[in-house]
Amino acid sequence: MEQRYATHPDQVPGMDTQGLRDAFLLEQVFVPGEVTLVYTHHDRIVLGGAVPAGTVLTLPADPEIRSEYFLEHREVGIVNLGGTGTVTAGGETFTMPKGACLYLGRGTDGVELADATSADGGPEDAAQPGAQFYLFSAPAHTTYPNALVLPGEGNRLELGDPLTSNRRTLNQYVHENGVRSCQVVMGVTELHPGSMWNTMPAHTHDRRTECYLYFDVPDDARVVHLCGEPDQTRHLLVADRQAVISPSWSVHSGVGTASYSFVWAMAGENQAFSDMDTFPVTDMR
Ligand SMILES: O=C(O)C(=O)C[C@H](O)C(=O)CO
Ligand SMILES: [Zn+2]
Repeated sequence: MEQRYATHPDQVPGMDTQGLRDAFLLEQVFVPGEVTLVYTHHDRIVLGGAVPAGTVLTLPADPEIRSEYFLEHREVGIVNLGGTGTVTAGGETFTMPKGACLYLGRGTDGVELADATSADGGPEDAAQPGAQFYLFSAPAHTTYPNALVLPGEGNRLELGDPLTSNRRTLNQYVHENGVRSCQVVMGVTELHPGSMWNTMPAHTHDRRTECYLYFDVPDDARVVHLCGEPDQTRHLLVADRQAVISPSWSVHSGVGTASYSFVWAMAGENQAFSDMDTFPVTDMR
């Protein structure tokens, strides 16, 4: 698995475009037939994708995690961004349509990810693309129960205003008052048609690392994602199904050239969603 060591905020002003992308952007998250994972030393998060493409995939216990199996010392949140898929874990099969979120707790072995099949064993809907599972995992000190949240079943927050182009629906799936976990906090935010800005005013949370995985970005559109310290921002141009790692000191906010959605997920010291420091845009540089 690819490893990325932690960065200090003072490194950012000296980075060129490629340096920023190498440090913070995951360009190729979903590769057909593969599990693709990145281990960031920021809060020891492992993130990536699994695309069964007609096969059955398992989560690898790569040497970097020094474990007998992937979830021996970890927990994972999974959001399906493709056609309906299944995850079999702990003797249960969870059916995940696009947008569903599955939490698997520490100690869950034998996890299998596949496309959903119809009664005759073929693809459930040949016209649908296969499942694309986005994975976000962090170390876990104890076991919380595995749990599935179907699209629309999370806690919904309506945020922003069309007049400031940031009207959006934030769905909380794994969080303090929902599916419980040791560290992972996870959900999906959908921009309303005509709204382009996420997470404005921007914030940091010095006690957590957060990753955004942008999806439903049209092929000819990009999200201009702001990163870096609030008084030293830089940007990344992000395409569909690419992910950004935001260390604790980095703002994470973006504007699209079209509407889009994103999976946000974080891990660290606490899980209080409101534990963030916001910055008026007039103070940002
Ligand atoms: O649109 C938003 O605002 C978000 O989705 C914010 C993220 O959930 C976040 O950054 C939480 O810390
Ligand atoms: Zn945040």
